[in-house]
Amino acid sequence: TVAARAGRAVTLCARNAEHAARIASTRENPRLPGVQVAAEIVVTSELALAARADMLLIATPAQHLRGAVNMLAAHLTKPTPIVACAKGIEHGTRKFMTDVIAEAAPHAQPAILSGPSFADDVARGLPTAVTLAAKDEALASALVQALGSPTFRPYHSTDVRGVEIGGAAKNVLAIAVGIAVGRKLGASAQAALTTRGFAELARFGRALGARSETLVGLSGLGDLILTCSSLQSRNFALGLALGRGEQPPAGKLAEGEFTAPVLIELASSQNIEMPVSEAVAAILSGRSTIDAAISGLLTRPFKAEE
Ligand SMILES: NC(=O)C1=CN([C@@H]2O[C@H](COP(=O)(O)OP(=O)(O)OC[C@H]3O[C@@H](n4cnc5c(N)ncnc54)[C@H](OP(=O)(O)O)[C@@H]3O)[C@@H](O)[C@H]2O)C=CC1
Ligand SMILES: O=C(CO)COP(=O)(O)O
Repeated sequence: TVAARAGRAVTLCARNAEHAARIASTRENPRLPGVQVAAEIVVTSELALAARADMLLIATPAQHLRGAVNMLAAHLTKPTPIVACAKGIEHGTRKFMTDVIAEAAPHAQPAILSGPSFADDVARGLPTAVTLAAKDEALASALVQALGSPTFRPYHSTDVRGVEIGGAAKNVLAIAVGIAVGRKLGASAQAALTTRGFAELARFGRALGARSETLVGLSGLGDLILTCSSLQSRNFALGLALGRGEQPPAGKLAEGEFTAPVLIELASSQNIEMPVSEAVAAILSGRSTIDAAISGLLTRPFKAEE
């Protein structure tokens, strides 16, 4: 929808032929109810048709990106830019999204799009700004020109890793903040936890070579603020339900649940302290109760702020 609004000729590809046929006839995707899929958008389930595009945006969950790109790679006939829209880190390999694309489609040009952008807001034409990163600045800039419009303002960057880290880590931290809100710890705790969450996101990012401007930018701090403060966020909503002792919302993808264990594996392999993310992983895996995790965080030794 964003690309069509920017004047591009768009093909929307769904993996399931029946879903594609339904979207083509109703002009509505059941995953985004109430949003009209513009008449000029071609809807298909044929990857070969989609693969002819000059630019590909892949919006599967992070853990399914490799499978989707593997299937797509067989149909690519040129070094097409492939933009990851997923936010996460692959289990097992501990790879970030553009590394997964580079492995699965070695002749493609990987890029990453991330930032504060609830799909529902964006599809309805509400304004936001995001970051689009590729190793090659000219490519990142060309992709921004292709996708940007007055309501969707991408900024280009070459800090691919920084953008990937912000998007992956903020989901885990939003679960933590949701838990705190669900436990009624108060608005001050919400702000304090979001800020200490950012401190560990930035620590992790710097250790992995991300630039500070990226970490405090749209795809880092920007998306963290959005996700840690909005009921619209599925990650925040998951944490909120856990904090309240309720069943988490069914059938909603909360990427932080999948990112938490691999994020802390990566962090501990590099000796990076991420106590909030560790607490989330421990709660989700059943290694800690919520109350023990909160008490563990609040009784850590006092130290200098950094
Ligand atoms: N929703 C949002 O506001 C935002 C989401 N993101 C990120 O985008 C990614 C996707 O999220 P979202 O769209 O919300 O998730 P949804 O669960 O709503 O949709 C996932 C889509 O991926 C498809 N899919 C799942 N597995 C595969 C597979 N193996 N091969 C091909 N297609 C597959 C699903 O197809 P089917 O319908 O057939 O199941 C569905 O169309 C996540 O990483 C998320 O963090 C980023 C910014 C905002
Ligand atoms: O990434 C998002 C907004 O930028 C969407 O957040 P949730 O996946 O938590 O809903």
